[in-house]
Amino acid sequence: MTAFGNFEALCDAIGIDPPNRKLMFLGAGNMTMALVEGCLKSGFAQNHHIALSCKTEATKNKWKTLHGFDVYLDNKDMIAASPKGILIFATKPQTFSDVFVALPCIDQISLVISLMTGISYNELNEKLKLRKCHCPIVRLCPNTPCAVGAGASLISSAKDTPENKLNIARAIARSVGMYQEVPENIYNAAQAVSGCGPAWTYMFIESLADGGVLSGLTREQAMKLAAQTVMGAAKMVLESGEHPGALKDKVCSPAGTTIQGVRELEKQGFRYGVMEAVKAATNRAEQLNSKKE
Ligand SMILES: NC(=O)C1=CN([C@@H]2O[C@H](COP(=O)(O)OP(=O)(O)OC[C@H]3O[C@@H](n4cnc5c(N)ncnc54)[C@H](OP(=O)(O)O)[C@@H]3O)[C@@H](O)[C@H]2O)C=CC1
Ligand SMILES: O=C(O)[C@@H]1CCC=N1
Repeated sequence: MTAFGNFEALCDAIGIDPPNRKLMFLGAGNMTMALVEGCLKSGFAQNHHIALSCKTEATKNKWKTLHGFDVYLDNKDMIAASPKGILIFATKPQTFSDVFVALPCIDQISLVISLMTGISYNELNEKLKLRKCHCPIVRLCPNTPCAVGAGASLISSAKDTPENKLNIARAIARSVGMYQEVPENIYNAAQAVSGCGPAWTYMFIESLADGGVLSGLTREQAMKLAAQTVMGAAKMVLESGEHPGALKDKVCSPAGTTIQGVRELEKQGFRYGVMEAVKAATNRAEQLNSKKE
């Protein structure tokens, strides 16, 4: 449940009738799984609110077995079952052209949400108009920690998006963590930080644990210590209001152990490496809008 209410309440507010109260995920991969798990765990939506489409029988069977959702191998069938529902584009951006070509007329859809990295609002708007879609389009970039209610999502929308429809995207994002609304000109950079960031953070956790194993800890000990340490440090940044540099200084004793590690990380280009990763991901998102490979 969120400050915006649950999915039923939001559908009431915009007049979506019960048979159309569906979050239709066009694409049922990693991000859909994280978002759906988070929405169900938080109580924002229930199983019967979810419909999914995918390409392979294997994915279809996985979802059927896990949750018993309505799963479709043809996007047209999913949309035909709830033509006034919420359509969520959740395939890879590289597949958008193929998806679009086979997309039926979607003139009754209440709201389009796109998770696709790099596909701009204008590109979506132009393409979807060709399918007679004139409803609001919202870009939403969740991240995989949404699965455990600790997501950091981004929302970007046109200025004239009606509040009651935008609230559906806000409520989804809020039900699975926190979100920021950002203008589209910084969306790619922001998605690099929060959308891609979990992957690099997992790499850091793994490396921290590897270091522990190198020095004699068991893998299990090292992994738990590393993950809890990253979570604790993140909580300190969010809750103390202190700059991460000041928090770092409180760990570094004069002539102590930590500062030796800081020196080594700087020698290895740690900060530069992370900054370049954000820049590379941002550039790639920009490329994906025009290039489909
Ligand atoms: N993963 C992440 O952390 C994040 C991802 N995103 C964005 O979310 C989107 C999805 O990413 P992710 O979940 O990782 O991707 P995945 O590759 O895990 O999932 C893609 C899904 O799309 C399905 N699919 C492929 N073609 C079609 C089609 N024509 N019709 C219907 N479904 C189709 C696939 O089906 P099948 O399984 O049967 O092959 C699969 O279920 C991307 O646009 C990405 O940019 C945004 C933020 C974070
Ligand atoms: O790697 C990707 O393109 C997607 C988008 C953000 C995270 N994963």
